[in-house]
Amino acid sequence: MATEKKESTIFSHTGNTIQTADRDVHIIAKLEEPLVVVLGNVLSDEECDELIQLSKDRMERSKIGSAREVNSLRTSSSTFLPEDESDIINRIEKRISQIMGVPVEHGEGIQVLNYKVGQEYKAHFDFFESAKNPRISTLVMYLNDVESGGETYFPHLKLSVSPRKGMAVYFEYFYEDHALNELTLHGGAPVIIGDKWAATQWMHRQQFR
Ligand SMILES: O=C(O)CCC(=O)C(=O)O
Ligand SMILES: [Fe+2]
Repeated sequence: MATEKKESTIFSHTGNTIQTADRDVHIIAKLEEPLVVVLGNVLSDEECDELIQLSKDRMERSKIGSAREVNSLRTSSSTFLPEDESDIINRIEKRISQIMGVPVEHGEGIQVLNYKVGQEYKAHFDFFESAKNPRISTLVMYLNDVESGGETYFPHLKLSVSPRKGMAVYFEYFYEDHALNELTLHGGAPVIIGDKWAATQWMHRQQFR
């Protein structure tokens, strides 16, 4: 059901550019409600390469849900990058926090994801209904170009975002109107040719770490 009046959003940037401490991030496209924003220039090529380098020997089959189980819903591999391990992670976490408008400490930390041909993350919600300190928003950053497939898709919104190195998609699900949150159902489509590297930050309402 569409609301009469637009609900307020966490992401409050207007215009075409977000000036973070060390980088101008570009607002490329926006869906207003629920808010979904495609962002450019989030990471440099070197930062993307470095995040892949830091992760590649630590990748494990991805888990899902609050019980963190292996499930056919999610066939990628992934790893959480430990904070404070390197300057680059701290720098990127700070930038992400400015983009998302939420303090660094509310984030779970950067999770790097790798999908090989045929691997996917089927349509899901990023929030858990029962959580005391729920997730409120997500930023998925793309660390490489994928030759074919690997889009982040939102079936209810009939929207898909193709991965492009250094770009990202942002969305939030902290609306009073629950129906808006449920419109953020999304997935990572199977990779058809090549492989896909991405990095996700999930933010929580309150401090998480
Ligand atoms: O890989 C993608 O495009 C989506 C990833 C995702 O939904 C997540 O990490 O929660
Ligand atoms: Fe997700």
